[in-house]
Amino acid sequence: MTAKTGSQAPAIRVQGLVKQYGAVRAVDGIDFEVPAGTVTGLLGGNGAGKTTTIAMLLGLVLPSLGRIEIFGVDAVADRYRVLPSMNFESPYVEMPLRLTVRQNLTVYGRLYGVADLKARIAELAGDLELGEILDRPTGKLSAGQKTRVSLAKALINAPRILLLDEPTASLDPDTADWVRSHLERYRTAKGATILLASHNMSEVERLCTDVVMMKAGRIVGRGSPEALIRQYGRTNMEEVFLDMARGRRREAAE
Ligand SMILES: Nc1ncnc2c1ncn2[C@@H]1O[C@H](COP(=O)(O)OP(=O)(O)OP(=O)(O)O)[C@@H](O)[C@H]1O
Repeated sequence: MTAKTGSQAPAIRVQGLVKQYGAVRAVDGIDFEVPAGTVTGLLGGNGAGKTTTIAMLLGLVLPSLGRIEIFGVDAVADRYRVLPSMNFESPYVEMPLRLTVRQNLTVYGRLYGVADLKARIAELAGDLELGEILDRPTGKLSAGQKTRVSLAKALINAPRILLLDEPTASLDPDTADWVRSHLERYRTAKGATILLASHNMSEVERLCTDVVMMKAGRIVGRGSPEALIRQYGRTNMEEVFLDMARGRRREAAE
């Protein structure tokens, strides 16, 4: 077998991926690819296996079976080779609350070995409007401010692959829109690849070129939002999601 590596390979390739927790098969043999420079949505109801999949991609959870490649490199065997090119954001993962924003960004920047960290933090503070909160404790910020800080943390190493777990959950529509615009700008400017777990279907329609739908640990649908909407004979992804979640599968229109 001739595995593609480097720029020819997909940013993410998952083959036969399984995660078993005791009697629970959280991820049940999934295969998908995310082409470099695209945004893929990872959708599914609560407990579908999205977070477990992202945790395996990040090397936080070991797969029970299967293979993960990041730009053609075996991410399980060669974790420390692939992790510097990745980062992650989720509102459900708190940073140390007593540290100031600057201290947190410094800690994460050192973990990633970011060169000229002061300049990188200043650049992110400008981009993400963090100037006034850089020296405040992270635990004293509003949800919107915390989101901007966790985006800064996620971008500290200028990742080629960004994994996002519900990045706009609990944000007001204006702040959520700001976050989406920032993600789009980052992707366009850097050619970055984004895998986005989201329950917000208008967000998915706006950002995603492709969608992977999961249910009970398996992939039950995949394609561009437009293709899935057409295939299901629906007018938007919200309706497609409900059809898939409730098992109302339509055959593709021939
Ligand atoms: N550490 C764990 N130990 C045991 N079971 C787990 C563990 N983590 C997840 N699970 C189970 O695996 C399944 C998938 O969970 P996961 O968190 O990946 O789903 P999800 O799609 O991210 O859901 P949500 O949208 O609610 O965040 C669930 O049944 C969950 O209870």
